[in-house]
Amino acid sequence: MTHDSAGENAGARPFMVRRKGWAMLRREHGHTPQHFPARRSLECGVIEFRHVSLEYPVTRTLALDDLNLHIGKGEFTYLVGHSGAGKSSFMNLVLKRALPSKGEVRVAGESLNRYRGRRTALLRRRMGTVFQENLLLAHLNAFDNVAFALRVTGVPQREWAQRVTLALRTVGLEHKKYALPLQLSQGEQQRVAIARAIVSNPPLLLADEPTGNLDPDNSREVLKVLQNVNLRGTTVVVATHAKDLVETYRHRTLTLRKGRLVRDDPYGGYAL
Ligand SMILES: Nc1ncnc2c1ncn2[C@@H]1O[C@H](COP(=O)(O)OP(=O)(O)OP(=O)(O)O)[C@@H](O)[C@H]1O
Repeated sequence: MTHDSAGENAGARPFMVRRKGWAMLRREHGHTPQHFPARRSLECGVIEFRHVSLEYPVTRTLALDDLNLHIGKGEFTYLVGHSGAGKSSFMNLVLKRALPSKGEVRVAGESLNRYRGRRTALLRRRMGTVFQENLLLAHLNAFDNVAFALRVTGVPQREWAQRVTLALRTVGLEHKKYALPLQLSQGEQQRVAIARAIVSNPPLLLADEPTGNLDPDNSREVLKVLQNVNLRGTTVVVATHAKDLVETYRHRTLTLRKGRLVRDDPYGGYAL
């Protein structure tokens, strides 16, 4: 569940709305499970850290220190903390780009220790990711940038146009589908990157500093888009330094300090 007890989004997400959102998405996307082998297991969208520590081997930096937390299906969660607190390390563990030195990371109820090779690749494909640098392909327009992400997911080509259009509509950029990245503002580019991340309907979206390069107006737009994605049923985790956003659009907020979880505030708030 989400925790919108304050701020602009207060009380805006009753359970039925989210249920309806999923049903609607399934209909519109014509989802068939065989295209997404890892979907069923990820659908509960849960992240669980059990006594997780991460020490980077060469420098012996303890980036995360005995982290215990649980993020439930459909939650919108911020991860905040000073530079070097461990936010990106957290994301890397969930994506299995790094391995814990101690403890266990579980996604959708299953330990990532059990994921190997192809399964790990499938798991990553089922997670949408958005980073500060959106890395759109400069020679492709917005539509093709989003469609490009479908190539690796096994979605039949005949479904691409419908899915891409829906993803661009979700981020409010259907009318800019023929624009090249350079013809879009930074904020619009980031929204295309979000469309790319959600086009295959991920149950879980990880956003690491998604507003890091954006001015306040564009940052708010991007945050609203992420909230809309969450409304449609996707579990969203946003690592951010954007104090004003965290305080305006309130959601559960996890605060890291030197790799330790020092606050877990269900009603949000930015207090480092
Ligand atoms: N690949 C790496 N090798 C060694 N140390 C690393 C590596 N990546 C990160 N660190 C260190 O781990 C700690 C946590 O870094 P991390 O990038 O997770 O922090 P962060 O909260 O995301 O910081 P920022 O807000 O600046 O992005 C820092 O001390 C950092 O220097």
